[in-house]
Amino acid sequence: MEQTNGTHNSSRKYLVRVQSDKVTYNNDVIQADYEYQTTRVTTQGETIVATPVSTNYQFQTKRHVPRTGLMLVGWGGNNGSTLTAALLANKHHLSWNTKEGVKDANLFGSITQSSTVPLGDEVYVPLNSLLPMVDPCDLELDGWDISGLDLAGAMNRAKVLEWQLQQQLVQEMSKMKPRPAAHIPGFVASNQETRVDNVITGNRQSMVEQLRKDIAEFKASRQLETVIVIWTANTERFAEIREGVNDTAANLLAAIRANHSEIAPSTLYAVASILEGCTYINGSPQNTFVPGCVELAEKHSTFLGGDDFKSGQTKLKSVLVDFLVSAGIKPASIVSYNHLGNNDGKNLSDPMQFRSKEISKSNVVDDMVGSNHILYQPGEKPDHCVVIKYVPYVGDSKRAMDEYMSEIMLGGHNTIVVHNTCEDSLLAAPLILDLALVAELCERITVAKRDASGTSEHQPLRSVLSILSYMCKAPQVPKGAPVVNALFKQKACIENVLRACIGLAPSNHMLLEHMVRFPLAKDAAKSASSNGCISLGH
Ligand SMILES: NC(=O)c1ccc[n+]([C@@H]2O[C@H](COP(=O)([O-])OP(=O)(O)OC[C@H]3O[C@@H](n4cnc5c(N)ncnc54)[C@H](O)[C@@H]3O)[C@@H](O)[C@H]2O)c1
Ligand SMILES: O=P([O-])([O-])O[C@@H]1[C@@H](O)[C@H](O)[C@@H](O)[C@H](O)[C@@H]1O
Repeated sequence: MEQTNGTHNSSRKYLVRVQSDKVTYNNDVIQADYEYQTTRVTTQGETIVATPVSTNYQFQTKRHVPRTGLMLVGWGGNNGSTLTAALLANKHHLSWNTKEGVKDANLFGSITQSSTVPLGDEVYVPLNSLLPMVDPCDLELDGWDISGLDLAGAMNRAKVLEWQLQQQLVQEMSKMKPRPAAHIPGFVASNQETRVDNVITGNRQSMVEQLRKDIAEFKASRQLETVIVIWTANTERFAEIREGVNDTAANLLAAIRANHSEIAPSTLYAVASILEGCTYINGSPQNTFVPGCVELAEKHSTFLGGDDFKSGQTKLKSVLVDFLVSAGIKPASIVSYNHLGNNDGKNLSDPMQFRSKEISKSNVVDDMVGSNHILYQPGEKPDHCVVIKYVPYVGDSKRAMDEYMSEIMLGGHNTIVVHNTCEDSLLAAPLILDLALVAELCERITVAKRDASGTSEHQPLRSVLSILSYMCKAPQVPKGAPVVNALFKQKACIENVLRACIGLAPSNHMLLEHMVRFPLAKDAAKSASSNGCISLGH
């Protein structure tokens, strides 16, 4: 492993270096020749035929980590202010007293900062040691909010963080002020109107133009090389998909110029980001990415990702249902209730906004249920009920209660009941960070195809970043790609794509070397550590 200069919560950061004739590290890129192995499945009468298919790619990942800006839509919200505080607390290595003793800043809940991956020989390394990634504390932050309250006030309003921590951040965060927002009444709940005191005036076209100026000004003033825009504002109602309005890129731009009433604020931010060459990620469940928006991103070769941060109750559901179904146990009834008292909960107390969330929270089991035709007849699904209630007193401390009732052998039943309480924003903030950092890494990856005729021109990844699915309840995927919600398949996707970028085969957990009577290939290096973890000098 190479040592690099880490700037936060550890004096040193390490990077894995692969020794292989298929991987080269030059000044500009890490280049890896990679054999991608899949299986084509066809049927011949009663026979299912599986044919191994091997495709040769070449990955290149730029080694230079750019000065990166993150612009949050809804910066003054619970998630936005909490993420801002978390990054500053880590940057300044803050500690604070609580009734349970002294707490130190960390980034738990972020897979890029706090998770490890198996490298080989049962040695685990930090996920962010596989490829050069942005150091969170180097991120420049900015954003918009319909509420003009500065970030210190927003942090106080959110009531998420201990007072002793807040006090250490007030001076720096009070200087951070959200930019005037693109707001059109009728998309978020009407109960949000009391917050509105910081908006761009004018029609949809002038809003897009102002948002573009904001992005360009932020980028220039901080000497940034790339900017990523993430929506962590309130959940909007779904927009109707209308032919001639938002079905193509040209129609969408024309509809914005015509100030068409069905174009949502979130789509205005997305269009502005695309036109400024920026990645745009949707952390809420509304259908921001109308077909015209996706087409516009593809035309401009920018990235999109989303929808709806997968932070708590749904994240656990995408593990539990995967466990049950893959164990041959049949979930028959899933009831997910939660209540919370933050502003997000207030916004969701309106039926139109709740409907957006209900959809994203309900579809999360479809892939797992659809994978097992032994348990489920075609089209058969478990009963699935989602309830969200707004209870102001509990604030950001979301209380989730779930009941999973499954059919087991010989008419038996297994009922699993879960009670899950958490500060909602402390689970979502690290996801926002991971979305930004993985998306930024994707901006530096290109792929070429290798065959007998040579190596093709290198191309960026497809515009819709399905690799971000792990962080999302309702993953956006490229046209024709399957939607995967099972959490550990989603995590494996991220790990194995990063492994492919450095020429390593996917983790397969077979441990075949311990099953067969033949030793590994002669050049297998001796295990780097006896206990499975390399000490990274933290
Ligand atoms: N665990 C979580 O917190 C979690 C999980 C999944 C999804 N989400 C989603 O993330 C979003 C934010 O959650 P939160 O708890 O921070 O909510 P919040 O209400 O505290 O913050 C949202 C912010 O967006 C601002 N806003 C509303 N419309 C805007 C616009 N058009 N432009 C700019 N700003 C606007 C509001 O003033 C508010 O400050 C919500 O949509 C929520 O559903 C949150
Ligand atoms: O991620 P998750 O815990 O399943 O879902 C959460 C909901 O339960 C909660 O009511 C809502 O306010 C959050 O935005 C989040 O969507």
